[in-house]
Amino acid sequence: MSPVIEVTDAAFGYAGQPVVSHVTFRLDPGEVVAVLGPNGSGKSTLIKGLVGLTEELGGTTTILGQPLAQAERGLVGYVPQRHTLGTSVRASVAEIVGTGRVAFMSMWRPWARNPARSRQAVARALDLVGLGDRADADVSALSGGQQRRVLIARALATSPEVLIMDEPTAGVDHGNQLVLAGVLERLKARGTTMLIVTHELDALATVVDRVVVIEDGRLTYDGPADSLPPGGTRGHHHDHDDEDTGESAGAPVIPTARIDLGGPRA
Ligand SMILES: Nc1ncnc2c1ncn2[C@@H]1O[C@H](COP(=O)(O)OP(=O)(O)OP(=O)(O)O)[C@@H](O)[C@H]1O
Repeated sequence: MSPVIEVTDAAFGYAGQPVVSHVTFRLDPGEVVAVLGPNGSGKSTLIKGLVGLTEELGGTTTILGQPLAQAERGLVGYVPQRHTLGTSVRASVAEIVGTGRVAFMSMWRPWARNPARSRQAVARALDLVGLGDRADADVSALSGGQQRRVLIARALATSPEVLIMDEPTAGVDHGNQLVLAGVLERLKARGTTMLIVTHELDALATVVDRVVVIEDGRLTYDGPADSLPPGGTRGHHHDHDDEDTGESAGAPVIPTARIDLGGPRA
């Protein structure tokens, strides 16, 4: 099986200075891998490198066999760290999710400007995160946990090959963590490949197949969660900020390649 992401002896950092280096791992289709490690160890720097937000400073990284620097936009969906949309954004939920489709607005993809197809993709992405009935709501009226789900839908709106998330359950209360874990379970059941930075492995225990640990800029463990060495999950965030209703989902894992929103891509 060819990997979705293959990282070999890679280094990523800022202004020419590596923060993580000698990192080697692969992510196969349908796999869900958690990235653990202490605060400041370089987890965000690594995953932001995979979406081109930090500098690639060594080694080889490929996305579906394409060198990172040349990889097609839209292959990777990214949900940034600690982000909600706050109360100051005046936009509908569907409009925010639609911004995820900017990668398809290229002059080389005139067919992708098709507004009806975009609307369908946005609606399917919202259904996947359980917000299909909130498309027209003002995003500022949503709870923090719901806004997280909007951001996941935004990342899904291009039917990416892999979803990379930075602490999707941080800063939300236990009820919201369950809701978000349910969303991720549903995506996993559809065969979605995911790489998830988290300090809350317990909340995602039903979703995660494997963990990698980053400590002091190096990958120090790659294997099953139940064989983690002591201290492998150090680091934490504690900022609870909202509440939500519960929901969950579960189904057998069926590995597929591109995240299928159930309709034509792009
Ligand atoms: N924009 C930046 N420019 C320079 N250095 C940075 C930048 N962002 C982060 N760093 C540095 O990179 C190192 C690793 O930070 P990073 O955010 O990747 O860690 P992390 O493991 O994700 O931490 P946390 O769990 O707290 O989110 C830190 O020393 C940090 O100061």
